[in-house]
Amino acid sequence: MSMIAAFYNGKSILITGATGFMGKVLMEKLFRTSPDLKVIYILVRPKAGQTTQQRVFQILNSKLFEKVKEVCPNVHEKIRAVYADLNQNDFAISKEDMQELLSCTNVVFHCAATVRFDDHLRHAVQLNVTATQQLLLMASQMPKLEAFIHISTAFSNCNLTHIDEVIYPCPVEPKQIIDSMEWLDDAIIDEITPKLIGDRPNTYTYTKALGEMVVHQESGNMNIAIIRPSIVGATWQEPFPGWVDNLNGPSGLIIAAGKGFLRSIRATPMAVADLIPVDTVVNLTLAVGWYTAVHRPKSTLIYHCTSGNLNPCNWGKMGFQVLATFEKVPLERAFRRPNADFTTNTITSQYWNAVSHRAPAIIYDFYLRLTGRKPRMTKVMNRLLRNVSMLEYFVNRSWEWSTYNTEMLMSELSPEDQRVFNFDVRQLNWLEYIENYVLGVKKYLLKEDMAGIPEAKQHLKRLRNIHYLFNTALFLIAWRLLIARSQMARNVWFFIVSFCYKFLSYFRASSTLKV
Ligand SMILES: CCCCCCCCCCCCCCCCCCCCCCCCCC(=O)SCCNC(=O)CCNC(=O)[C@H](O)C(C)(C)COP(=O)(O)OP(=O)(O)OC[C@H]1O[C@@H](n2cnc3c(N)ncnc32)[C@H](O)[C@@H]1OP(=O)(O)O
Ligand SMILES: NC(=O)C1=CN([C@@H]2O[C@H](COP(=O)(O)OP(=O)(O)OC[C@H]3O[C@@H](n4cnc5c(N)ncnc54)[C@H](OP(=O)(O)O)[C@@H]3O)[C@@H](O)[C@H]2O)C=CC1
Repeated sequence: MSMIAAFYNGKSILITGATGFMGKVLMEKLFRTSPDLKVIYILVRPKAGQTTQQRVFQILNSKLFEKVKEVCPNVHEKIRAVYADLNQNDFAISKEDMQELLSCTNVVFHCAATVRFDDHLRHAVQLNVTATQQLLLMASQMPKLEAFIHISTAFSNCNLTHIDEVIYPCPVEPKQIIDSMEWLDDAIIDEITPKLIGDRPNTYTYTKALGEMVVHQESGNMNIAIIRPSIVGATWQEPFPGWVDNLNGPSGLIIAAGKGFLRSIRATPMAVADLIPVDTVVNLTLAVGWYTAVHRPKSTLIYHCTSGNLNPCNWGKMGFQVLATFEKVPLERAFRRPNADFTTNTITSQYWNAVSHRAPAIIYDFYLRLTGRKPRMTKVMNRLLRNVSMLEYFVNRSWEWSTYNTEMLMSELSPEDQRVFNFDVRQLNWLEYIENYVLGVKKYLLKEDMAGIPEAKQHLKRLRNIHYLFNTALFLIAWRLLIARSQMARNVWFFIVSFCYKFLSYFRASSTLKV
């Protein structure tokens, strides 16, 4: 029997961010491997017109939870959705709910965060720093607490190139930042944001670093661990390969490339693509929860959940495999044929943005206008280019993360636990993983039917013909204009025509002779 699975049986577990990408996979694995756990409390807010209960119902009835229902038929009874908003004081949790959480919780997994790169500093601080502080305060009042696991990011110190499993101090104390957010107005915050984030690229990585410092400072005598995953991608194996349900990280770009919107990206093909499957992150997280509770390390341990130093893949290989998969399994109703490329130079990147992104969008909008429809492609393209520009920082650099703690933990697991909670990325076959990722994007994210593949291929053929026709027409128009203006072009044209004429006459004469 797996020791980790046995540990969670009978436990009351609190998860924040359970409605997010990682949180859902974490819950799924917990229910599947430890069906006798007592209860999972999840802090949920109503969203998009859905109550907290409706949101939970939707998650439990999704494809991701199909296997869980076989192993744990009473899963609905074991999940307790607690109304909470992490942006508010005491998370707006009712007194009764708070009492129950404080008195019953054994293990806390803190996954909630704002992962938007362009979030306003005030909001990013509120969620990634202040809420973490409040949750720690809550945790410190839990008499039965055995472990508190905080999910951070491997990029919290992306201003460094070699990153160890330690906490790096920030120049300004988190408490000072939290305090200042209370009285500074938005305009001043906007002004000081670049100075505060320094050589980090965005408010996300900065506030995640502050969050880690808060965890370090407020740990008291709790058993705490921090996990730093790199770029979290679709599932590798569990509950099935390729599951993904949001556009973050590479997923949005994979779609943009598959639909033919994205034709070029400023990226370094040889830079390490430090992707990590979400099920690998979850397996490590559960193993860390067990280890922290049972072995009670003296200090807060940090675990890097990265792939680069154990099994590196680069963006070139990844991009190539993404496009190769779209050859076999195209997306439906593509705008253009998937044919993206990497550029490393800013000027060529701007050139391709003008020629391959903006120009086709303008032409398409012109066509929409002509046919009496509302133009929209320029807007879509501008948004895409803005999003791509925010990701560029991460695809033009490589980082080295040390993984001593993660490897130490691996060696502490029994063979059974190493199998059930596998987080050894050395076993990952990248080409197979990326192919499944692309298929997963098509099936689970875009909800496209595999039966539509022949039609999608037919559509791509039509797009290819339109492309050839368009290029030929463009060439003829350009040539015609050139002939009208340049004597040299006229001479070349005369030479070509007379050459063709002579060749045809010769051909006709020789065939007549044979007869
Ligand atoms: C040799 C051959 C070569 C071939 C070459 C081939 C090449 C081709 C192959 C291509 C692949 C290979 C290259 C891959 C490179 C990958 C790089 C990845 C680096 C990632 C690094 C991450 C490192 C850090 C890791 C971490 O630690 S953090 C986790 C990662 N964090 C992020 O990844 C957030 C980023 N994003 C944002 O920060 C915001 O997205 C923002 C960007 C501000 C936009 O913001 P905005 O423009 O406002 O657009 P949205 O609000 O996003 O929404 C717009 C609409 O989509 C909707 N929608 C937004 N979201 C979601 C969601 N979830 N789920 C569902 N829907 C959503 C929303 O409803 C709205 O719909 P609508 O309302 O319009 O109807
Ligand atoms: N995805 C990635 O590539 C990586 C993620 N990480 C870290 O992993 C963790 C999980 O990320 P991921 O699952 O991808 O992120 P998601 O954006 O998918 O999920 C974020 C979760 O936080 C919740 N949340 C946000 N704001 C609030 C709020 N005010 N009150 C209550 N809940 C809130 C969201 O709830 P709701 O559904 O209501 O919005 C959601 O459940 C984060 O800490 C992130 O920093 C680290 C490295 C990479």
